[in-house]
Amino acid sequence: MSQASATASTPAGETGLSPTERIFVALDTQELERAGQLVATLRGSVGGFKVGKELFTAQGPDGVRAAVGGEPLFLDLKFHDIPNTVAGALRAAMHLRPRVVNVHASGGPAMLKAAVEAVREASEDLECERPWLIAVTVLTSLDDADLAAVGQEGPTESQVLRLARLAQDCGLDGVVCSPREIVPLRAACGADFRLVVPGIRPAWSASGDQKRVMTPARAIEAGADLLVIGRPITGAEDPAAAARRIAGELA
Ligand SMILES: O=C(O)c1cc(=O)[nH]c(=O)n1[C@@H]1O[C@H](COP(=O)(O)O)[C@@H](O)[C@H]1O
Repeated sequence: MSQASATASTPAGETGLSPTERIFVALDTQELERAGQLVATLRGSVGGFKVGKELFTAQGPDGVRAAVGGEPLFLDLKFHDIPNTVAGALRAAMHLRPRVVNVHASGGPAMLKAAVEAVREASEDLECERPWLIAVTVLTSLDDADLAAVGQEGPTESQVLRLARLAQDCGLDGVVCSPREIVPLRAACGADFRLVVPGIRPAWSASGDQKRVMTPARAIEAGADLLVIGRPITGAEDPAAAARRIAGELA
């Protein structure tokens, strides 16, 4: 596994989060019991939990509540649809009181603006803190050849920057990006633009299907606001020990 070198040209904005609190563990399982066990084991040693399509589709909003309890939640449903539908889905998602929600930047400006408005209105109506609304740029499982295959103009980094600028112009708080793009994104979008970063692989873990990866320490050093980490923790024989090892590397 190769690791890109990274030197931040613009520092990350102030999130008030310690390095360990920046770790969100991906609960990629259909099983409520397994998700609940991971939360019970890891609570306190990481910043929060990410629930994606797998657990949400299998267990629904009540299952998410049961698994995650009051822990900080990144609801990763990556909405991508017409503006009216995405706005409605986000208003519904807000009932789970997520700290972070996401949509695909490639949904376009009208969809992104509708998403911003829906999250703002729902936060006011529900009298809860507004979550970070972030946009997925180019999935970390894709490389230049994959972009070409779907007719998107590469290289990957240019497409990520194009979509990040669009998201920022439409009022979103930040993007999901691969660790390889942290430095150029900080330079292009500034210190306060939130960078939520999957594709994190400690030197001792396998890349799997992730193509654009970096170690947790290097990603934090480069300026990531949140690290999304799944299999290096959840696939470990002892997930709590793996989380502690990563925290040690960040300290
Ligand atoms: O939005 C995401 O969280 C996401 C975006 C992306 O470009 N790549 C990506 O891997 N993810 C998510 O991040 C998590 C990464 O998990 P691991 O590869 O197991 O660490 C998965 O839950 C993915 O759905």
